[in-house]
Amino acid sequence: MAAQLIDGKAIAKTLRSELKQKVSMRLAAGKRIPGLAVILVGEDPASQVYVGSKRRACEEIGFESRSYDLEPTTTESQLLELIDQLNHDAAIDGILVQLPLPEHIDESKVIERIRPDKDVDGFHPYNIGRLAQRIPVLRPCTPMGIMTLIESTGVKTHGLDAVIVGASNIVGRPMSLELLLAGCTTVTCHRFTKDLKEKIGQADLVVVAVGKAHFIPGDWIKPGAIVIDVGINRLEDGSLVGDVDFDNARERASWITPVPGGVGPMTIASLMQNTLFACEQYHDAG
Ligand SMILES: Nc1nc2c(c(=O)[nH]1)N[C@@H](CN(C=O)c1ccc(C(=O)N[C@@H](CCC(=O)O)C(=O)O)cc1)CN2
Repeated sequence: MAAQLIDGKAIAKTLRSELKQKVSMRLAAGKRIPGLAVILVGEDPASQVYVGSKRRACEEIGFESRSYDLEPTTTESQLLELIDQLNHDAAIDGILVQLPLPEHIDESKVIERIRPDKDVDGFHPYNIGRLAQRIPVLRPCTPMGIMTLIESTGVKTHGLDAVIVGASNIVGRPMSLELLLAGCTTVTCHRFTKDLKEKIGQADLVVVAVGKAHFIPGDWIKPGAIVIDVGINRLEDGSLVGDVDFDNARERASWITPVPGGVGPMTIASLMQNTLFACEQYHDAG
């Protein structure tokens, strides 16, 4: 039997409407509107699309959205100066710097400059450290969204064998920490991993984030596994596909995320959840 689809688009929509409701209740109680600053450096077309979606989500929910579209030639110190200003701005609960940054800017330096209580991307070493120590606060958005998707299936994660393919700072590494926290036995695979097919064939849960179209053949998937596809790859005909051969994987899996409409929309919904969290947990008290 074909796998059931995990409809990230629909789940993200529900989350956004719950957030909208919470913002209305804050307003009715005379509280401040949460504020998110979204910074884009340069003109990468995919980043422009993602930043546009984040700003639209803010408007829909009722957050204050501050947009900073900076020239590709912006220097590292100019960007750090903007972050310093926003760190001190009482109307701003979250600061998001869209990645990747142009090569002349040191990504780690920029992430570490954002105050941890405004780091709604959850990338600051403080927030990653909290997750690693099982006391998460602001969590990286894509892995957080994936955990919400897995929860929506009703499948209990304790004791599952999970394989994560890709070891990036944004997805693979924090994903391993999330799944470990959820009681899975985790294996994180990367470019030097041997016997990938064998490892995937033993996994009850597979998360793939490598950015290569159809990198994982469907017949590698263990029958009944949950498959989470983080990849977004545009083919020559303009269509979007994931990192997993969806049609064949669907014949073996129990649950699977589509691309588009799976993980992507959840990244944005989780960012919105983090912004409200930062406002309520860190900044409401003043
Ligand atoms: N500062 C950050 N930079 C980046 C992050 C991040 O979490 N924080 N993640 C990715 C990109 N990303 C969010 O920024 C992102 C990717 C994809 C989607 C999405 O909704 N995708 C749609 C398809 C959209 C399309 O047509 O291209 C889908 O999958 O349905 C949202 C956000 C790297 N940078």
